[in-house]
Amino acid sequence: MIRIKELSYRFDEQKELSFPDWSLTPKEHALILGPSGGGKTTLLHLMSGLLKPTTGEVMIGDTCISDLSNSRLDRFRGDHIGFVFQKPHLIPSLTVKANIRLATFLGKTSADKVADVMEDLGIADLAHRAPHQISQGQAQRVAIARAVVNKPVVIFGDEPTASLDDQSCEAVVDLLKAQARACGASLVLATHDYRVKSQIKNHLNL
Ligand SMILES: Nc1ncnc2c1ncn2[C@@H]1O[C@H](COP(=O)(O)OP(=O)(O)OP(=O)(O)O)[C@@H](O)[C@H]1O
Repeated sequence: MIRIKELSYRFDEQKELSFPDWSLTPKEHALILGPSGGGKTTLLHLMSGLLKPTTGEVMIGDTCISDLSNSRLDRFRGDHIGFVFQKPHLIPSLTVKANIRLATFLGKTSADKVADVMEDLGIADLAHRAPHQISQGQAQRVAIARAVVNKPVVIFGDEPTASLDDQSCEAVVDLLKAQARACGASLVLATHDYRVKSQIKNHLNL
């Protein structure tokens, strides 16, 4: 379960964003929609603990993450939250497998789960390649593997399909949905990609 209440974030004296109260039940999937600059990324960063709210609270299950100290928040994020960014942000000097294994050091998952996740995502044969030796769509699969390897309770995606062609776009959303189902996780994607709207019906409009 995710619940946000009276949430706002102030960047500076000129810029403050407020968000509507909203909640999502466990295992539910939703899109955050809105115009460019509407606050989609900021909201995802607040809900995933990457930003601390100026006012209000974010509940993930029974935990109010807005109240956690930085070190407890880091641990909570490692164990409970997966995040897929618009660009995969893989570490160029590490292999595909090592990039995914790195995420297991932040959570409770054993590093031997990496091979299973790679198998599930159809990237097992890329294990020993460097990030520059794989395609954009394959790199986004690696980023999804990294986000789900610790079996999070919520998976967030910020424009995860923006740089993909139609076929890869549909495949990536299907993969995210399947991985969310496999983890028993909620899935929240911020997007202005009209192609995704037909794949997830529950929308929060900013
Ligand atoms: N560091 C910052 N300082 C001041 N204003 C900021 C900062 N970062 C973002 N903003 C402003 O906050 C608003 C929301 O930005 P945000 O990136 O959350 O929007 P978005 O809906 O994700 O946009 P897009 O779809 O273009 O990615 C925008 O008006 C942006 O200019």
